[in-house]
Amino acid sequence: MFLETKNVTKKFGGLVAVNNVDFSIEKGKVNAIIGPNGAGKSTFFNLVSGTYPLSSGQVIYKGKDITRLPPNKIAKLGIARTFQTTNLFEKSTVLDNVIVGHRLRTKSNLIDAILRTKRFKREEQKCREKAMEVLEFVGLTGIADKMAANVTQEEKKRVAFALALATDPEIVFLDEPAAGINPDETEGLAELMRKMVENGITVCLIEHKMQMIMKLADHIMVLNYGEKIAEGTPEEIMNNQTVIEAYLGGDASA
Ligand SMILES: Nc1ncnc2c1ncn2[C@@H]1O[C@H](COP(=O)(O)OP(=O)(O)OP(=O)(O)O)[C@@H](O)[C@H]1O
Repeated sequence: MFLETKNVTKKFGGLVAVNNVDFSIEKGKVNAIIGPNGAGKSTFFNLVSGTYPLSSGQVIYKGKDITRLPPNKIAKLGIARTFQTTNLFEKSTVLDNVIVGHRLRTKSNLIDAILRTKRFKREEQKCREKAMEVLEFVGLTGIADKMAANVTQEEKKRVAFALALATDPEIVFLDEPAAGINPDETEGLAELMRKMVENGITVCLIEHKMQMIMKLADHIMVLNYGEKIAEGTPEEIMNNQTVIEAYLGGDASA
C-alpha cells in the first residue's frame, strides 16, 4: 500500500477530532476526504503530514512508519501539502514565493549563503529553474514577476499548488483547493489535479464542492464527527445510506 493510516486518533483535551481512522491512499489516483464542517478532515491532514502529533495510531508510507517524523522529514520523503488559507509572502513576487519550495532539496547552509559559495549559487539556480518549471505546469508563467499581493484568489490557489510541486512530491495533500473560487475556475483546478495524476503525482484532497468531487475523485473517504463512516467510489458514496443520512441529506447537490 502506498500511504496508509492505522487507527489514527487525535484528541484535543476531551474532544476526539479524529477517531480510529484506517485509510489507504491509492497511488496514481485522486483520493478525496469529505465530511461536514468540523468532521476532522483538516486534522487528519495535519496528522499525516506531521503538523500535529498523533494521540495514537500509525501512518505508514511506502512500508515505512512515519508516525513520529517531523514535518520537514515527511516532506523530504515526498509528501507535500497545501493549507486552507494560502499564506504567501505578499511583498515578494510569485516566483520568489515558489523558489522557497525547492530549498527543501538543497544542502547549502547559512555560511554558504553568507559567503555565496559555488554550491549556494548552483543550488539557488536549481531552485529558480524548478520554480519556473512548476509555474509553467500550473499555468502561471505570465505572472511570475507579479507581487503576490496583486494576484487573484484563483492564482493564489495555483501558486499554492506550485509551492507544493516545487518540493518534488510523490503525493500532494490539498486542503480545500477550490474554496472561494467560481465554477469555471474550479473546473480549471480540477483539470490541474488530473494533470498532476497524469504526471505520476498522487492526489489527496479535502473538498466541500460535491459536484467537483464526484466527477474528479477515484476514491473517497467520508468523515463525520472524527469517524470514518464510508469509503468507496463516488458512485458508492452517493448511494451509501449512512452518508446520505449523516452528511449529504438535503445538501446532496451542493
Ligand atoms: N488545534 C486545535 N485545538 C483544539 N481543537 C481543534 C484544533 N483543531 C481542530 N479542532 C477541533 O477538531 C474538530 C475537527 O476540526 P477540523 O478542522 O479537523 O474539521 P474539518 O472537517 O477540517 O472542518 P472544516 O470543513 O470546517 O474545515 C473540530 O471540532 C475543531 O474545533
